[in-house]
Amino acid sequence: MIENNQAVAVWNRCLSFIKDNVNTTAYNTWFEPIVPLKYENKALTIGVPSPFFYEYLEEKYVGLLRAALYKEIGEGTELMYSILTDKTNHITMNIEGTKRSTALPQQPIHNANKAPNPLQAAVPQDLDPHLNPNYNFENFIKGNSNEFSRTVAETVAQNPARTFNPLFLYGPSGVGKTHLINAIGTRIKELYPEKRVLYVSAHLFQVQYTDSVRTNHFNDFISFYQTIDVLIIDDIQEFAGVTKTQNTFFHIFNHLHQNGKQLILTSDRAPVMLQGMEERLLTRFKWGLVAELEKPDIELRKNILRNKIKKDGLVIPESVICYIAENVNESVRELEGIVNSLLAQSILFKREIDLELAQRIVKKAVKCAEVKPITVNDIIEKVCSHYKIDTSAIHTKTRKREVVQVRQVAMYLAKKHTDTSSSKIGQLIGNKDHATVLHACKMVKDQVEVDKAFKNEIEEIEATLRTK
Ligand SMILES: Nc1ncnc2c1ncn2[C@@H]1O[C@H](COP(=O)(O)OP(=O)(O)OP(=O)(O)O)[C@@H](O)[C@H]1O
Repeated sequence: MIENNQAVAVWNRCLSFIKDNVNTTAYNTWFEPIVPLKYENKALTIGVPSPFFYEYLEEKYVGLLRAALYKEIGEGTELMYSILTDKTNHITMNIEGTKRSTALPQQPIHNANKAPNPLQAAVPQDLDPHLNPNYNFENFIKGNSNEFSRTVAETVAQNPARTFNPLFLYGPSGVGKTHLINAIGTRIKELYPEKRVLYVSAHLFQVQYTDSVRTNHFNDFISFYQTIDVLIIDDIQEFAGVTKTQNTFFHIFNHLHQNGKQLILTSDRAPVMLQGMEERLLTRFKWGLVAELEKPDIELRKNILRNKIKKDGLVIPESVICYIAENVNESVRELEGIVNSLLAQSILFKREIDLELAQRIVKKAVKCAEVKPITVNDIIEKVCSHYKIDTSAIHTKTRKREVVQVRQVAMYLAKKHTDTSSSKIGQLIGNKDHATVLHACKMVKDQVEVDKAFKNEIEEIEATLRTK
């Protein structure tokens, strides 16, 4: 949601009033993080970082908030809350909030459409799964790069907790992981309406956990998550390095798994590449099925473009579609961005979408990427040069220790610094299979964790990767 200027203006006035009435610590903790989102029909919507935050404000500061609103905006102004799931983009999880801060303080805050609030361990039918209905199987376009993942996703949706549990989907940014897991959740709700399905980002889970500890509601937090039938956690890599959140998730995972509940997780990398994650969790991630979503190939890119163009009611010649598909190959999100720009340009300048316009837009969008990508070949070159062996050696079948290690380091770095799939990396480095690549990554990662000199060596190579 875009911040609306009026909301910012009225909220700033309220803030001045609030500042005069609370101490600095309380102000910095509870009021500064609030984001004014919308002001219309005498209702101000503010974004707060978590359900706990909302609860706390309502419990401790409802009087002060009401006084500020009434004084600075007008009698009867309503306050609505929205839980922000993504702080930078102000994507809201739920628009509707309680109206307790208005003249109706006694109004119950249980609300079918409210963000999940572990504090209120809701009765089953109360739970909003927080799924995005726009992400479903029907509009998820199939291609070689996602066919396997899509098939297993449908299988899990058909029979939750009976086939692949957990289902661990991984792949680079913008290839459809969030889309697919929402599709699973939505299908499960259609087939099994009684099931308690919950989609939550790893970031939000962590915020909720931290708040629960701080406000002495940890037991409620755990009990809430233990009531879920299908728990979907997006971007699990965000748990890296946060041991306490990992511990808590570990217990929730075990409880759900032992009780026949489905877990669905996504990450931007394979379990073997997740640094800073406890081994016992990594082992569990691999219990069910680990499936990779690769970058879309050209056919899929064309199909996605055709589909989006049709949906947006645009007319774009096939030659333009081919040009975009050939030149924009990082992610589906990027493709969508190009079509949006074309749409905007054609509306603003009332012009037809032709190859020349497409070229201009694509060049601008792809330019920034030009400096970025490191290729598997760059890595092979740098690693071989570091260990002073000829690049051809790592493509031979030799099992000499030093060559094997160079190969493993190159595979590890390729997995870490490129979005190339494991099987492709295997092909490019010694013509090995996907399992060999994953094994190599694990060997190197384990050694990095215990061998300081080796870690330094890897970092030295990494430092050279961006230099030509
Ligand atoms: N196969 C597909 N068919 C249709 N749309 C797709 C497909 N794959 C991705 N998209 C669309 O591309 C956009 C990005 O996808 P999504 O957010 O699911 O990516 P992601 O892999 O979760 O990325 P990130 O890791 O950055 O969160 C979404 O709008 C999604 O609907």
